Amino acid sequence: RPKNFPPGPTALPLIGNMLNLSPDNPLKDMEKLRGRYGNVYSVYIGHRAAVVVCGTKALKEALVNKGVDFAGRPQDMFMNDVTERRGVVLADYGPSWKEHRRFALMTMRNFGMGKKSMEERVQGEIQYTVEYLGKNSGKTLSPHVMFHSIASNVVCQVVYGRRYEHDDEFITRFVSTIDDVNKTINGPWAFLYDCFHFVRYLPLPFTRAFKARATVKSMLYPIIEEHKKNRVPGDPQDFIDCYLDELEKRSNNDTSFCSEELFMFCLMMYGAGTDTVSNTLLTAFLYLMTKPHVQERCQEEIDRVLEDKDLIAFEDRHNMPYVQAVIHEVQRIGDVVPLSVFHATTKDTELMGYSIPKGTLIIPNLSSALSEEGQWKFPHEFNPENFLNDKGEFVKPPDAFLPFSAGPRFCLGEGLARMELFLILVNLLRKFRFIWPEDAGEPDYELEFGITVAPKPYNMKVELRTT
Ligand code: HEM
Repeated sequence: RPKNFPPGPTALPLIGNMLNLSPDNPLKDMEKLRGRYGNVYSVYIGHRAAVVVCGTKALKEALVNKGVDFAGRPQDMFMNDVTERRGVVLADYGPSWKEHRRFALMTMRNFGMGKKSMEERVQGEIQYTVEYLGKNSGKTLSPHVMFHSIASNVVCQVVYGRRYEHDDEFITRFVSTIDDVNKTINGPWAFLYDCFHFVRYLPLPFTRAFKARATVKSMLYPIIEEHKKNRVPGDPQDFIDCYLDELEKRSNNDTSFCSEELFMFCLMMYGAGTDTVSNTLLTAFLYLMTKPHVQERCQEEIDRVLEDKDLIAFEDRHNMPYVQAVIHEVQRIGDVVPLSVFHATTKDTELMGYSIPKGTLIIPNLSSALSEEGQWKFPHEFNPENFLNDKGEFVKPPDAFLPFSAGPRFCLGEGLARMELFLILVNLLRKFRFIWPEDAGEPDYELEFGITVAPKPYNMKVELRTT
């Protein structure tokens, strides 16, 4: 370890500390290492040193106070080769990332895409789910595909301007190809690829991910070409149109905007905005079903605030402190992106008294803040009181509430995700009662670890509410 580098367990040659971290669920091992070495420690992933940052104080110092120093992304890993170093999520801190992030934030905030606002698009999508649940009232179903489909369609509507039935051939192939890439990126072959440079030239199973990228390209490019043909300049209908308008505006300037970036942008928005939202919904309904008093209290509040109003608006959240608290608590306990997206230091810097050289891999352990003792009234149990005061009012979440991370890299889709979670939950709870099936046994709240974290598969029984 370099001088004054954060401490950590002894690393073995070639594999580093991989034996200290279980690939199935490294979070528990990381907690143990935190207990031993403190809130900032280092591990070796193969030959690469990584600094794990835990706890609200250290995370805030890294992500916010020294945000720019820690705003890079590693650039020499398998996932960078697969994504051709393009796309805002994995792009390094620099002009291309800045240009694209600024453009995306503006576009998402104003969303001047056609006549339909972002909220109308989300509402429109929810109606398909309401219809589906209505048809299945009285039955027991597996919600996994349903929630994935709603989250997927919201992104597809926003980015590509279209939606797909859940069994549509295009979207089924698209999703399974992306899954394939994700699994390879998260798997042992990617680890080998990252550890041993010579391996990169061998025809090993990681080549699947490069083939899958080519497949996804061949699927997305026709959509982009169609937009180029049919769009009305200055009257964008979706994110792709907005990008093409921008590309035209910048055509004489020195810019990083180009068709290749657009492709990766579309792909990454899909990747970042689908499983995150659908896994959060899965956690939400797991708790709502198995803690029926929480579901009933949400429904009472929803009925009281909306009375006979037809349409629910995102604005209504201000009058629903309990529902707001439940959604925040679901995000806290659901811990959907526990290790964030890995960062890298952009220059030699310091963190909590340790020296960290430029280019060091940084693992922000968001999970450690979401259940940190001293930060929450009930750090280890599901309890919406974590976000309510004595009067039952929703309180501003503490700094430890980091499901979307913080600082220059905070989640670009936070606004959209919040809107989706609120509108989906309120719409569905208003119309239906969700019941833990009698034959389902004891609920298992243990989360399954992956790039995003999810509850174990479960079924739900749905009944129409008669109020
Ligand atoms: C509950 C839902 C979501 C959660 C918990 C979540 C969480 C996160 C987290 C933890 C990061 C990493 C931030 C960092 O590196 O410090 C991130 C990045 C990102 N998210 Fe989300 N996200 C969600 C939904 C969405 C949605 C709906 C979209 C867009 C459609 C989106 C787009 C992005 C993008 C583009 C980035 C990369 C930002 C950058 O590197 O500058 N996310 N998200």
